[in-house]
Amino acid sequence: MGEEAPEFRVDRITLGSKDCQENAIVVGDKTYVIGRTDDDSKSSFGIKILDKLTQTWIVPTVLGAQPPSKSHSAILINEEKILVVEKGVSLNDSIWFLEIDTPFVKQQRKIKGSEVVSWSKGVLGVAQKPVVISGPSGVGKGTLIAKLMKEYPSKFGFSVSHTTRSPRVKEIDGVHYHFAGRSKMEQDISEGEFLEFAHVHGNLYGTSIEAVESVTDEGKRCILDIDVQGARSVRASSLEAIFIFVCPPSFEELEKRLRARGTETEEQIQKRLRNARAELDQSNSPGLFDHLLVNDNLEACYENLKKLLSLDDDHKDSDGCFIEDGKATACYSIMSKTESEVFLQSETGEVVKAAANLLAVDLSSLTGGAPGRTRGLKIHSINSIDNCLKGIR
Ligand SMILES: Nc1nc2c(ncn2[C@@H]2O[C@H](COP(=O)(O)OP(=O)(O)O)[C@@H](O)[C@H]2O)c(=O)[nH]1
Ligand SMILES: Nc1ncnc2c1ncn2[C@@H]1O[C@H](COP(=O)(O)OP(=O)(O)O)[C@@H](O)[C@H]1O
Repeated sequence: MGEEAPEFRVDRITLGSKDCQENAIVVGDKTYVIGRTDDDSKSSFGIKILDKLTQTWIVPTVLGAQPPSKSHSAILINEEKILVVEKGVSLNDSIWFLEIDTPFVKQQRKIKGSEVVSWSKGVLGVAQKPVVISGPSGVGKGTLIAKLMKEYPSKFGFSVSHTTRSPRVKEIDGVHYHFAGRSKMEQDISEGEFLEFAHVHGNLYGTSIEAVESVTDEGKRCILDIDVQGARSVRASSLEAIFIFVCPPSFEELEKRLRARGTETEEQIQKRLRNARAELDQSNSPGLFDHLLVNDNLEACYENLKKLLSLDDDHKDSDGCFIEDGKATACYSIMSKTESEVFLQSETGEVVKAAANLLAVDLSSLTGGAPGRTRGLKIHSINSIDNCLKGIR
C-alpha cells in the first residue's frame, strides 16, 4: 500500500514580516490559520487558508471590523464560524466570531469571486429589534420619527444614512444624513461596510452597518428611515427588524404635503410623485411590511405608531446572565466546549482560584452576525471546575 501522504502540520508560519502567533482550525478540507502579526508598533490579524486538497495557501478577503488582536484563543463552533476569544481586553470586547461560511460570507464570496471571511463582534444580551419605516416622499416619515425621538430620547436612536443628495436647509451633516460623495460611498459599499443601499429619486442612499450597530450598542432601539428597496434588502439580511410602511390618506394629500414642504424643485416633485405610485404598489408585497400605518391625522397616526412599537416590543429584559463587570480587562482562554457552550478559564488565577474564574459562554440564542454584530451572547461564571470539564469528558 502506498505511503500515506504526511499529515500536514501547521507549526509556525510567517504571515507578515515577522513570525506570528497562530491558531490552526481544521474545517473539512481546509485549515484556517488565524495569525497575529506584530509588525512594528501595530498588531493585526492575518488570516490564511490551507486547501489541503490542492496544498495551496489562500489569503481571503477579510471583511468587518477586526478584533484588537493582542493575543487570542480560537475554537470551531460549527461549519460556519470560529469563536475567537481576545485576551487583555474587557470581557465585553473579547468575544469575536470569524465567519467562514455563513450566508453573508457565501454572498460576498459570490460577489467578489474569491475566498472571503468576515469578523463579527460578539455582544452580550439581546438587542431590541430595529424599526424600519418606509413610505413615499412627503408622507410624514421624518415628522413621525422626530416626534418619537423627542418623546423617547433614551429609548430610540436614529440610523443616520449616507446619501449623495444635497442637504436641505436646516439639515445637519452627521445628524440627518452623512452627506457623501458618490465614489467614496461606492468604495465603502464594495468593502462590505453597508447593510443596504439603493438608488432613490436619482440619488444614492445607504445604511452603513455602523449606523445601526452604534445605536444598538447604546442600548437604544434603532429607527431606520429607508425606501422600499432598502426594506427589501434589510428583510433579506441577518438583521431582524419590524417593518412599517406609512401611507398617505390620498395621493392628492401626499402631493399637497410634498409641495407645502417646499424642499424640492418642480422636476424633483414630479419624479418623487412618480416613484410614490410605485412605492405604494409595493407596500402590500407579501412578507415585506409587518404594518401599514395611514398618516391622516398626525397625532392619531403617532399614537398608532407608539402602539405598534410597544405591541411589537419583544424585548425581554436580559435574564441577569452576565458576570459582575464586563468592562474590566480580562485574560481568558478557551478550555472546552459542548453543543451550545464554550468554557473559558482565566489565565490570571491559579488552578484552585481558577475555579472561580471559569466562565461559560452560552451560544444557544445568538442572533444577527456579519455584516453586523453577533448578539444574544450570555456569559456566566461557573462555581466548579467539574461543571466546566463536562464538556471534555
Ligand atoms: N434604501 C435606503 N433608502 C433611504 C436611506 N435613507 C433615506 N432613504 C429613503 O430615500 C428616500 C428619499 O429620502 P429624502 O431625500 O430624505 O426624502 P424624503 O423621503 O422626502 O424625506 C426616502 O424614501 C427615504 O426613506 C437609506 O439609507 N437607504
Ligand atoms: N399627518 C399630517 N398631516 C399634514 N401634514 C403632515 C402630516 N405629517 C407630515 N406632514 C407634513 O408633510 C410634510 C412632509 O413630511 P415629512 O416628515 O418631511 O415626510 P417624509 O419624511 O416622509 O418625506 C412636512 O411638511 C410635514 O410637516
